[in-house]
Amino acid sequence: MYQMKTLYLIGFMGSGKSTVGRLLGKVLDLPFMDMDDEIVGVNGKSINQIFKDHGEEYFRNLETGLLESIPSQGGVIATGGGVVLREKNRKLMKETGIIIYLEATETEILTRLKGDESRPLLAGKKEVEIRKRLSQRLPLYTETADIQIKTDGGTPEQIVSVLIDRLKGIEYGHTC
Ligand SMILES: Nc1ncnc2c1ncn2[C@@H]1O[C@H](COP(=O)(O)OP(=O)(O)O)[C@@H](O)[C@H]1O
Ligand SMILES: O=C(O)C1=C[C@@H](OP(=O)(O)O)[C@@H](O)[C@H](O)C1
Ligand SMILES: [Mg+2]
Repeated sequence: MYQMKTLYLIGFMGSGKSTVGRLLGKVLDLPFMDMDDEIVGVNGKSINQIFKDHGEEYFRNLETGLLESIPSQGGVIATGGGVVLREKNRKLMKETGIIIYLEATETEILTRLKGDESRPLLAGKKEVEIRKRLSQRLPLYTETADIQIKTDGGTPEQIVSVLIDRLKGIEYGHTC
């Protein structure tokens, strides 16, 4: 049987994982899942409310549980920006799919997320939180990625088109 690998989108909050992932799924005609949306749906609470009621560790456990339950059947997954923090998550993604890192600069992230209060980890002073967490996570994004794509100045459609070209250079289907 010929099976497609799962395509995981990783990157910082605001890098466009949810937007680009949904479009990529549509263009490639593959099933799409946004991990945050799935967690919100299953738990009946917003991400903000989950963090408020139970804390970050609890959310991270939900995230890992969900990642473990995703069948490796070749869909597009938009992860949350913190998924790379756990080694277990990085390993799970590496074993089951192709990891696509959507890069965005600090300035671009700030512009995109200005006025957006849906991300609890940016609830403080946004510039400061973005800078701090981005510098902590950058090495994890780059070391985990199979493909890295710059997104500043590109529309989601342009990014999907570049991405599909890059995927052509990679064997992302396999026989099993
Ligand atoms: N390539 C892009 N150019 C401009 N704005 C974008 C781009 N990709 C996403 N956005 C916008 O940035 C915000 C965050 O996008 P989102 O897909 O939720 O990112 P993530 O899932 O990585 O946090 C949304 O308002 C979205 O419309
Ligand atoms: O970077 C993070 O730690 C988080 C990113 C969010 O997803 P997006 O990257 O889609 O915003 C969401 O999972 C949660 O707020 C935590
Ligand atoms: Mg998202």
